[in-house]
This record gives sequence, C-alpha cells and structure tokens, in this order.
Amino acid sequence: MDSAIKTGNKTLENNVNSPEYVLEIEHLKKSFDDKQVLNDISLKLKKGENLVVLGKSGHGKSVLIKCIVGLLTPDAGILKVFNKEITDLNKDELTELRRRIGFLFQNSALYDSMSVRENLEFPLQRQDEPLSKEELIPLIEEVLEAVGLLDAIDKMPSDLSGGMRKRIGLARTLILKPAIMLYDEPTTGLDPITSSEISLLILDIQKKYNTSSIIITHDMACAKVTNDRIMVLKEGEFIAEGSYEALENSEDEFVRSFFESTN
Ligand SMILES: Nc1ncnc2c1ncn2[C@@H]1O[C@H](COP(=O)(O)OP(=O)(O)OP(=O)(O)O)[C@@H](O)[C@H]1O
Repeated sequence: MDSAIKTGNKTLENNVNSPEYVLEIEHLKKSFDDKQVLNDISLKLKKGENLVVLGKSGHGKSVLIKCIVGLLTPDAGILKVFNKEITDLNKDELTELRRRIGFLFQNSALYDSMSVRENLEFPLQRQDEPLSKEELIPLIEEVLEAVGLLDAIDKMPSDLSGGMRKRIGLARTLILKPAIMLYDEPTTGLDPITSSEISLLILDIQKKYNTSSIIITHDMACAKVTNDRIMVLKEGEFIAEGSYEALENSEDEFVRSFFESTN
C-alpha cells in the first residue's frame, strides 16, 4: 500500500469528527461466499473534492459504491458518510442519506415514456412533500441550464443523443441537490468529443454546486480533466494515490498500464 494512504489513515483516525471530510472509509472488507472483493479499502473524500478512482473491470468498483450508499453491508471496517457510521443508521436515516448522494450510472436510465420535463419532475415528486407545478418549473430549468440543455425540456429521451441523455441523467440527479456525487464510468460508450464535454460538465458541477465527487473511470482523458486526486484500485485494494502526473510516471506497472492504454 502506498505510504501516502497509510499516513492518510492515521490522519483519519485523529480526525473522525472533522467536517472537512464528507466520506471516510477505513479498512473496508467485503466478500461473497469465499471470494474477497474488497480486501482493505481506505479512503477519505474531502468536501468539494473530485476524487478519481481508476479500476479495471471486476476489481470491485461497483461493490464499493454499493457499500457507500448502504445497498451492501460491509463485512468489516468503518464507513462514515457526513460523519455518521452508515451501519448505525436506521431505515429513515439511510433513505435521507441516499437522498444526499447522487449517482450517475453508466446507463442514464431515463424513463422512455416520459418527456425530459417529466423525467426531472419524478425524483422531486417522490419526496415526502411533493412540490406544486409552479415550484417545480424553476428547479427544472435551473438544472437543465446547468447541463446546457434547457432547449430539450419538452423532448422525449428517444429524440436525444447518448451524450444528451447522459446530461439529462445528470440533471435528474442534481435536482435533489446532492452533497456527494458518485459517477460510475460517466463517459463509457460516448465518443471522444462528447466524453470531453461530460468531463468538463463534471468540473462545472463541482464548482456550481460545490459537490464532493467520486468519479470511477478508466477513461484517462476524463480522469485528467476532472481529478483533484487519483486513487488506483487493484483487486479490492488501493495500491496508489497521487496526481495524474505522479501516477503516470509510477514505477508500478499496473498503475502505468492505465496511462499506456491511452497512448
Ligand atoms: N452480489 C454479488 N454476489 C456475488 N458476487 C458479486 C456480487 N457483486 C459483485 N460480485 C463479484 O465481485 C467482483 C467485483 O464486482 P464489481 O461489480 O464491483 O466489479 P467492477 O469493478 O464494478 O467491474 P465492472 O466495471 O465490470 O462493473 C466480481 O467478480 C463480481 O462477480
């Protein structure tokens, strides 16, 4: 394990009450039957930070995300979100926590039978106190403007390109004003130009909404644009942490392999 991470854990133990971190994970483990998927995961996400997690297929990225939002229960370790241990939360608290965490999944999964407007109304109407149509309009317009697609408000998802659907998916997540954003391979399946637009949008969102984000990707162009810091996941453990430039020149072959595949 990278020495910077070890130092990080020590700091974490000393600062468990620090509001500086929105997410603190220590020595997290998760296995299925006899297969250990997360072996020893420690990370801290700072308020307002974009943390890129580089990981290859099958190395535990999705399992990590599911643990963070309480969809999977870790076997061991500490997982604190907004300074609360997730395993201590009751059902209502967990629901409230999930409301404050936004996801952008690989497949934006819009409702095809609903217009863009209706897709954006949907998460707000599922809240305890649904808003009136008049209250919904400015919220919908604000997020559509944030993703640069105000014009698409009355379109159907089938009329949109893959990149536009991704933007609407992001708008639908942002409408609940999440404090933490989890981006699961946000550029997968998009052409390079659209990918680059989505990466820039992730940066815009960070600035506009002051979100703290984990961006899971193996798209190095996306990692380069969006990261404040990068961590590299290998077989359920973080094996390196640092800036894009530092990791690009890493002595570790596995770490370098992410960068080499883009050249
Ligand atoms: N519910 C589950 N039951 C059993 N095994 C699981 C379960 N969820 C994940 N796994 C296993 O854990 C390993 C890591 O899965 P995970 O979905 O986290 O991979 P990933 O890094 O997100 O890969 P990909 O990018 O392909 O989705 C895989 O071998 C998978 O088969």
